[in-house]
Amino acid sequence: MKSIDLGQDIAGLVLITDFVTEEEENELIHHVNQQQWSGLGVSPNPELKRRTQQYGHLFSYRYRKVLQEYGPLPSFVTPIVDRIMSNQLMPASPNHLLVNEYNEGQGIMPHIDAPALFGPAILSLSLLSPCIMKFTQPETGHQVDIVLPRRSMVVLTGDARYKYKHGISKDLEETATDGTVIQRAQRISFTFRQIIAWEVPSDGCGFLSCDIKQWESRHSRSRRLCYRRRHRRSRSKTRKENVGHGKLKD
Ligand SMILES: O=C(O)CCC(=O)C(=O)O
Ligand SMILES: [Fe+2]
Repeated sequence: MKSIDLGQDIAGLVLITDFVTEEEENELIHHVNQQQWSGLGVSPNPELKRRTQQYGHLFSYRYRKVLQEYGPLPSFVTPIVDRIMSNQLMPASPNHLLVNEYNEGQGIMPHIDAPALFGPAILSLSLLSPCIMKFTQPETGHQVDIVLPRRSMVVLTGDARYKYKHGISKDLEETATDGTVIQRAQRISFTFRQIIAWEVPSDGCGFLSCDIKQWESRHSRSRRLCYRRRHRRSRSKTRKENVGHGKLKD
């Protein structure tokens, strides 16, 4: 395990290589493969364009809120959670684990994990294959590409958590800043978060992934109206219509 402080690139960004062993990686993959996946038309998040699993709590991408508490995180991640806490990577134990699967051609749009719902540290463990996580600062356009090696843990706090969007491209091949070429293959990530609220307060911006500017302007009149309009629109559709005809989300 080696901790690399990437604070020179983005304040609050840390990468820890070899966070898990190959044996642990196999175990983690084995366990999730025994469980039900959601996404690609399957509830509880059918609109997602990739397969996911959630533990601890159920977050709904459609409603942009937490719908259910499942209970504690499963025992197969206990050693990982203990390592997170003994290295003081999170202020409180994670109560949400999101497993994302990315096959070739799948990625995730640039976003900021909802500041109102998730705590100040977002941790993501990369399994099976590496990828580039692209960080972009919407106001300045500053962009940093970080290679997430297989079995590494990336830690987002501070600016990396709140001021930069993070995303993963759908490209089949990526080139790192140093020229290294990465062939994308199946990647399964474990994102550990702390849920701090089940939904955005009624005067909030209502975005799952909003940049900090949108977040800061949440009290503005236009934002409030926009939020109400969005909600009225989504309420007026039945669940069946949304699932059957709704656009699949990244
Ligand atoms: O796959 C990852 O490492 C990141 C996932 C992510 O950013 C998210 O689900 O919010
Ligand atoms: Fe994210």
